[in-house]
Amino acid sequence: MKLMKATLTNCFLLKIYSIIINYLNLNVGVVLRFKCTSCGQAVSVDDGKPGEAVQCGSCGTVLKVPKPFEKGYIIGDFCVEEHIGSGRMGEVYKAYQETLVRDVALKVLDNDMAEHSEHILEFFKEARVAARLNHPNIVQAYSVNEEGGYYYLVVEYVFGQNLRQLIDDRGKLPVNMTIRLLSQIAHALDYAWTSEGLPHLAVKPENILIDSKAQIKISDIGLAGSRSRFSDGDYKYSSPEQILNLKADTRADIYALGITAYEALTGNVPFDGNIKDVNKKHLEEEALPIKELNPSVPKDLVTVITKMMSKHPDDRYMSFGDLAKDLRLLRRYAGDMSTTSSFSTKIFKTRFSFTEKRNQQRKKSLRLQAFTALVTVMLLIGIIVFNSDKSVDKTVKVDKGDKKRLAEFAVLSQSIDKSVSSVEAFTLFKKIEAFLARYPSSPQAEECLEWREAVLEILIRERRQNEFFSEESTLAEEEEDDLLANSEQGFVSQDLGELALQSERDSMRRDILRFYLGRKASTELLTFLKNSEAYDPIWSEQMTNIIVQANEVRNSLVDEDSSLQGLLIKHGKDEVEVRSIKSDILMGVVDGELKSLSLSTFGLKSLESLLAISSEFPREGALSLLFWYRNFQKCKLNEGVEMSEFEVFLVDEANRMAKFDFENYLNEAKNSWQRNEAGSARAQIVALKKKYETSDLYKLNKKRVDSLEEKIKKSVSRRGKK
Ligand SMILES: Nc1ncnc2c1ncn2[C@@H]1O[C@H](COP(=O)(O)OP(=O)(O)OP(=O)(O)O)[C@@H](O)[C@H]1O
Repeated sequence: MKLMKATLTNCFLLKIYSIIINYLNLNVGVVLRFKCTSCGQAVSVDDGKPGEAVQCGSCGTVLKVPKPFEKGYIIGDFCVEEHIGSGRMGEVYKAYQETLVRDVALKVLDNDMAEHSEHILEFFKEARVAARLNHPNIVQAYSVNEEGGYYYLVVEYVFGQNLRQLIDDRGKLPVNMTIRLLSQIAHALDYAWTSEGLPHLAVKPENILIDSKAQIKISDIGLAGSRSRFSDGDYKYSSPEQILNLKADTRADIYALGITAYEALTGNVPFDGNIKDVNKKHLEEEALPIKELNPSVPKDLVTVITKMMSKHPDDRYMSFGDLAKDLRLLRRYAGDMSTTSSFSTKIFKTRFSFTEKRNQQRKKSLRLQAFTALVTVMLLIGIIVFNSDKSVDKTVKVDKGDKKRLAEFAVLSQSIDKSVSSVEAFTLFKKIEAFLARYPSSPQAEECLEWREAVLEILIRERRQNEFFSEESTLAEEEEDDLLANSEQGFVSQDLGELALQSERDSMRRDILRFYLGRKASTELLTFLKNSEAYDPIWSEQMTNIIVQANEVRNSLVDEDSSLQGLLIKHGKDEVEVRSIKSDILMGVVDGELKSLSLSTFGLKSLESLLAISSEFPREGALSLLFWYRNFQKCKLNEGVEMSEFEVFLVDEANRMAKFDFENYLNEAKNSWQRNEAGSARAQIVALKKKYETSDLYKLNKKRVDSLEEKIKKSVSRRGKK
């Protein structure tokens, strides 16, 4: 009885939902639309039958009415271009959204699924939650709708291939590529879990997409419920707790990603066979050691993957955040990732379990602070006693340098566990750096390195840098809209031009340019500068020289990174384009004067590892540049440049990017509202608030957010009345 009641309620809800959707969508059912193959205009036919001949109202061409989802078929705002694949939930098409001028992937639910109201309800509910996620490594969900009895989900189209295809093509993936992949997925799933409490529950190579810039994107996140209604999931990647029907959380995804990494590195899944055998193996058997199948995998990476694949969730990483931290350490400290590197071994002995140690360390830090304070007090007492009692044995006199060091360390350790804002974190970061530079081999250096890591994490992961975005927005709303309507590239160049002109130091200017040459902005920047009132011929000449040198480097690049090369060529990029993509990346680190440097100078093995660094933090691009900069510093090749000034610039850049991101949300919300998609508009506002509500950026723009929110509310209530 209860079940019947629930089903009836669901049906009723679905009915209401359909009525609303049908109301919003006037074309439902009767009108069939498609694109004229001759003039490109949309053709509408009432009760059109596939194959039937009709005339285009615009150009008069006689056309054949296409079958649903054939090329040219229009649903909602989307025109189908081609079929790209099938999944358990239905068919996937590449389509084009005319109004927003973008490619999309259209996922259409299978008829069988669409017949069950509770499936549909779940599908809508989950799609809405998924649309709230906004992360560079997650395939963005754009909208969900129904038309003519077809239920569909529209998501970002990823031009590239999935990991399954890549593994099938290449057998085993290179270590660096696998780590990059793991890092990006870990960041994405950490974000989904911490911000929405969403596990993926179907992590597998088919759901990991790699775009043409080698950026990794995970798809189908948030659709766990809908998916599990349609089938049992992919058993080769199922965690023991899923097999046992126990409650599964983010750690089940860690397991599945471990299996995926194992497969990427060895070319084989650890447990193969029929579902019954594989389930048994997941529960009882240990996988064949990775090194037996691929001896080139570094030992530390094997440790990480083995931990991910632990049978019991408690033995795995507790979160993707922890996994990401270890991967970062792995990449940063494992040097060239060689299997026997003593460097790697040494570092990992002391630092690898850092994330695990961190929690204990935090607990200890109060004790540590007390201890350090005690040391300082004792030191001071010692000094007083020493000064007042000349009979004290002079051999125990504390060295002057040591005294200073201990005092500085005490000050540092006291500020380290405070809940720091980004401004404080940044100051702290610089203090730690200064300490390390002054006392590189002191006993406290190790601790400082770990603190530096932690502070950097605050800056990067919690994006607290947004809090001190203080630039008053002087542009009127329309002007800002215009700016945003320009390409990001134009926006960046113009901004940068201004920055460069304002900058007083040549080295700063060079740095700005160096990091942006890679964005193909140099020519635009030069034009902008030449047309600018504040045109500075010396600066312009310098820049021209750098561009000339940059081109020389570009032309002399040897294409030795065959893996990246292969990947890009596979995606239809020709040799010339591949060369320019790679040199664009290189130009991010090599400035005109240092053109003979190779990547190994920066401690990076290949362009892939460079890519890994740059793509891991796309939003915090400026901060990832900081890492590159650190590599410069290590090589002592840029002594003429003042770190502090440059760091401030980088953080400013991060803030500027945050503003851009903020505006994007607002814009998306506005677009959705204009398209009458109040739900999606509201979701953008909710996401915006979640990210920025406590920031100065939000306070500065609150009026704009409020006014848009008000408009959205009004349109919802207006619709409700109708
Ligand atoms: N956003 C996208 N951009 C480009 N291709 C995509 C996108 N989403 C899916 N695809 C491709 O479409 C195909 C089917 O994808 P879909 O997600 O429906 O199924 P699947 O991941 O293969 O299996 P499952 O249904 O078990 O998740 C895959 O080959 C996938 O690579």
